[in-house]
Amino acid sequence: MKLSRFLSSFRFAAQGIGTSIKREQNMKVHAVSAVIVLVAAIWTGLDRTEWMLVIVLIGGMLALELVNSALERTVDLVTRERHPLAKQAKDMAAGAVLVFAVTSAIIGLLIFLPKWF
Ligand SMILES: Nc1ncnc2c1ncn2[C@@H]1O[C@H](COP(=O)(O)OP(=O)(O)OP(=O)(O)O)[C@@H](O)[C@H]1O
Repeated sequence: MKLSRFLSSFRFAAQGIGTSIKREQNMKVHAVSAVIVLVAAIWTGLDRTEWMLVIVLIGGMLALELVNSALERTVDLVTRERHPLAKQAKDMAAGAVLVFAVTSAIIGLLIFLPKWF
């Protein structure tokens, strides 16, 4: 693969992240939450394993939200009509985000609560 092509793929990926943050309310919420969790982690003081967990969960959450946004756009591109399969596709992707968010919140509480109380 040519270097310029390789670098372009990073630029396009950065554009995708930028568009998502600009246009998706949920992505803004996730990005702000990520900053708050990182500040709390620095303030609390985590060990190496806890940091790895926090970073994996934040990265996974943001990546999943990006995939959800991409899927929503793909569905809208395929049809602007109301269709049960379009609803199922969007709702399942949203469900995936919810599952990961709840999982992350539970692990976050398991990491932070014993250090605070
Ligand atoms: N093309 C579609 N056909 C059937 N249901 C849909 C379709 N698009 C979205 N939905 C469903 O409508 C509900 C609301 O979705 P959402 O909040 O994304 O708004 P939307 O209908 O896509 O409008 P907008 O695109 O303006 O945000 C969700 O359950 C979603 O799955």
